[in-house]
Amino acid sequence: MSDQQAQKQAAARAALSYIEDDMILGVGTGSTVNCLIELLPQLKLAGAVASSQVTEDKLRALGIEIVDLNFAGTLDVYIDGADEVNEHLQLIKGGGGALTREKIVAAASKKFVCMVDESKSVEILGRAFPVPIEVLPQARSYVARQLAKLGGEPVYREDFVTDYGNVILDTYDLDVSNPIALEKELNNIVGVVCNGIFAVNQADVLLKASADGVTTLTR
Ligand SMILES: O=C(CO)[C@H](O)[C@H](O)COP(=O)(O)O
Repeated sequence: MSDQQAQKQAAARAALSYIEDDMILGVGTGSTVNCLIELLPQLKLAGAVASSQVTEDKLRALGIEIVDLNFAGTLDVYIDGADEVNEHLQLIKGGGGALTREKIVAAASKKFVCMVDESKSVEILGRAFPVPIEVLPQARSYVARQLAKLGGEPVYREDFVTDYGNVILDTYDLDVSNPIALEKELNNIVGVVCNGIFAVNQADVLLKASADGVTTLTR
């Protein structure tokens, strides 16, 4: 097993301490979350709200009841991974394309616990990883021009459609030095459904795994 995979598993084990019996858990998407999903059958959950169809299918296959967010009320805990995280627990997410549903479930939860391996920690968001932006298909070209005006270089994610039937523009070179301001500015572009900056709704707890173990940061 690679060091990175071992760190993902360690972060997932650490996340178990945030889950209580009879809870409806918000469950994210991605390879780190998959490590957590494998551990869930040993718990006594009331059910789970999934942040993507992929996660929903995995949870169902393990016999975990899927709850519609509209009938779940406010969730106590949402657990997910991230593509990048800074020291303020602000994130870039959406590498798996589930950013919109992830942001909805995160916003509807009291506590967002984020699990990462050490490769995800950055000083400034968006330098290495592009900002994924979910866009209505008809607005793709218009939104791309607006992103270029902001200094971004949008790349259309080929052969990918989101759970909501939209497309993704992975946008390089945006200035993410003020993540809250940019998150809002991107949301204001007509045709943008959601963007992968999680700064207005950043993580509340960060479980950061490294070769030395898992460090917990809170805000
Ligand atoms: O935002 C996400 C999916 O949309 C994931 O949380 C992010 O891509 C991290 O994935 P992984 O745990 O596989 O590194």
